[in-house]
Amino acid sequence: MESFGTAWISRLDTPFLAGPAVLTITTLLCLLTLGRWYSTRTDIPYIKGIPEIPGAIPFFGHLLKLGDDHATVCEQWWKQYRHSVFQIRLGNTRAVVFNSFDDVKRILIGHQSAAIDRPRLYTFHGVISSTQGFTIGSSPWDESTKNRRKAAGQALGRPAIRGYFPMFDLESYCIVRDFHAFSKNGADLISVRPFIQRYALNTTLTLCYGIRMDSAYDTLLREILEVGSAISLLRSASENYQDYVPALRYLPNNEKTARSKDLRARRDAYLDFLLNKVRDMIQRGTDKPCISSAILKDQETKLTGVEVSSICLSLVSGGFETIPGTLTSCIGSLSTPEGQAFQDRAFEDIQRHYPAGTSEIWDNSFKEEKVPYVNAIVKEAARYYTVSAMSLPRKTVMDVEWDGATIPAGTMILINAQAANHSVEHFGPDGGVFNPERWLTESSSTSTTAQTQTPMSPPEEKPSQGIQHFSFGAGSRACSGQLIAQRLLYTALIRILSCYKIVASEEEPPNTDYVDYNQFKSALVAIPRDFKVRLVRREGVDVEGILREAEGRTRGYYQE
Ligand code: HEM
Repeated sequence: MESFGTAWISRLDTPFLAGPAVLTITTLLCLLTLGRWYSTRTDIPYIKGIPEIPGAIPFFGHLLKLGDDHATVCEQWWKQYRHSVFQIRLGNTRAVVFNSFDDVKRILIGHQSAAIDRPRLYTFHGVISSTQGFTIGSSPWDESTKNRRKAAGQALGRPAIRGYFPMFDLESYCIVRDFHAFSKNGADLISVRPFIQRYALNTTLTLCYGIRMDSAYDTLLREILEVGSAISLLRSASENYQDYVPALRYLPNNEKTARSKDLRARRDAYLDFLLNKVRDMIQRGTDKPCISSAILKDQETKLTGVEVSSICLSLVSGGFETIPGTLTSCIGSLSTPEGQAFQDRAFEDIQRHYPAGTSEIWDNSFKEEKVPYVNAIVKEAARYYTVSAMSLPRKTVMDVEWDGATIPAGTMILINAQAANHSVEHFGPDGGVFNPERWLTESSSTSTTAQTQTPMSPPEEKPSQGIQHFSFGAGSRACSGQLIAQRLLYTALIRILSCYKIVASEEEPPNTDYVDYNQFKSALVAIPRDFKVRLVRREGVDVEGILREAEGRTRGYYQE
C-alpha cells in the first residue's frame, strides 16, 4: 500500500505541479528557518560548555518560565538540573546565572575586572533615565561612572561616617519617638515600616540635600517613596518584557512607556524641587553641609550637573527600599515566639557592653558597632532577607574562562544572591533558618533548637572569613552604601531593643519565610508584607526620659 508520504512526493514529480510546489515549499522552508532564526536569536550566541535550561520558546526565551520570582525559579533550576551556573535567554538577551555561594564568589571576586559593567535596558535607560542620567548602580562602566562611584565612595566611606553622627542620632530617635506616640505608649499594635522608610529616606536626603521631613506621612516623602518603588518595579525583567522582546515596544498604547514617562516627570519634579531648594539656601547662606551644596559651591568640581543629580539619585534610591526591607523583616523575625530568645540575648549583651544603662546605650549607639549580638542580628537579617534577591545585573567587558567554557565579553551576568545566601553547602543544613547565632562563636551561642538556654559565655563574633553573604553584592561594583547601611541597621536596632520587647500581633503576624515575606516578587527590591507588632516597654527603662534627652540633644541638628 502506498503511504501518504510517498503519494504526496510522487505527485510532485508530475510536470505541472513540480515547479510551483517546490518553489512554495522552498519559500516556506526559508521563511520558517528565517523565522526560527529571528525568534531565537540572541545578542550573544549560545555559549558552548555552559548548560542551557531546556524549554526556551521563540521570542520570549525563558522569560515566561521564569515568572515573577526569578531568584526562586533559578534556585529550583539549580537543584533540578544540578548546575549552579547555567545560561538562559531573556527574549533576545543571553544571560549566565550564578547560584551557589562559591560560584557567585568566584565570578564577583575572581573575575571582578571582567564583570564590572552593567547592561543597558530599553525602558529604564532609554525612557526613565533620559533626563536625570543613570544611577551609579545602573550605569555601564566608563570614566563618568568611575568618577561618580569614587565621589559616592568618599561620601559613604568610613572617614565620612563620623560627620553623620548627628543625623543618625536624630533619625533613629524619631523612630522610637513615633513608635512610642503611635503605639500610645505600647497600648496599640503598630506597623513599623512607615517609620523605617522615613529613617532611610531622610538619611540619604540629608546627605544629598541637607533636607529632611519630620512626618512619616509627609506628602513629599510619600511621593518620593511611591515613585521610587514604581520605578524599581519597571527595572525588573518580569515586569518589563519590552526590554527583551523589542517588538512589544511598538504595540499601540504602550502602557509601560507611558507609565515610565509619567514616573520620569514626577521624579524630575521632586529632584528639581530639592536641588532648587539647595540653590536657594546657598544664596541665603542657610544651606546645610551636604553633597549637592558642596558640589554646587565648588567651581573646581570635575563633575557635571547631570553627574551630581546621578550621585544624589543613586544615594536616595540606594537606601530607601533596601534598608526598610531589611530592618522591617528583621523586626518581624525578632517579634515571633522564636525571636523572643534572640531579643533577650541581644538585650543582655547590650547591657553587658553598656552597664551604665539606657542613656549610655543611646549615646554610643551611632558611634560604634561593638555589641556582638546586635552585629549578628544585622548580618543575619541582611543574609536571610536578601532584599535584592537577584542583585543588580552585571555585564562582562572581557571574555571569562569558566571551567573550559568562554563566557564572551558583553554577556549579561545574573547573580542569584538569594540562592547563594541560603546555600546549604556553605551555611549548613540550617541555611534556610533565621538564626543570628550562626555569626557567633560556638561557645557563646546556643543552638536554635535550645533557644531557652542562656549562652554559656558572652557572645563573641566569629572572626571574619572574607565575604559573609551577598546581599550587598561584592567586588568591583559592590554596594557603595554598605557601611552606612550597616550602621543605620545597628543604631536603629540597638535603640529599639534597649527600650522595648517587640511582640508579633496574633491577628496580623509577620511572614518570616525568606521568599514569601516579599509581597512583590517581581520588584527589584523586596517589599515586606504588612504585619503589626506590640511594643512592651522593658522593665525599669524610662522611655519618656530617654526621648526627652534625645529631643533636647537633636533639636536644631537639621530643620525641615
Ligand atoms: C540594606 C541596605 C542595602 C542593600 C541590601 C544594598 C544592596 C545593593 C546591591 C545588591 C548592589 C549591587 C552590588 C553588585 O552589583 O555587586 C548595590 C549597589 C549600590 N548601592 Fe546598595 N544596598 C543597600 C544600601 C545602600 C545605601 C544606603 C546606599 C547609599 C546611600 C547604597 C548605594 C548603592 C550604590 C551607589 C550602588 C551601585 C554601585 C555600583 O554599581 O558601582 N546602597 N546595593
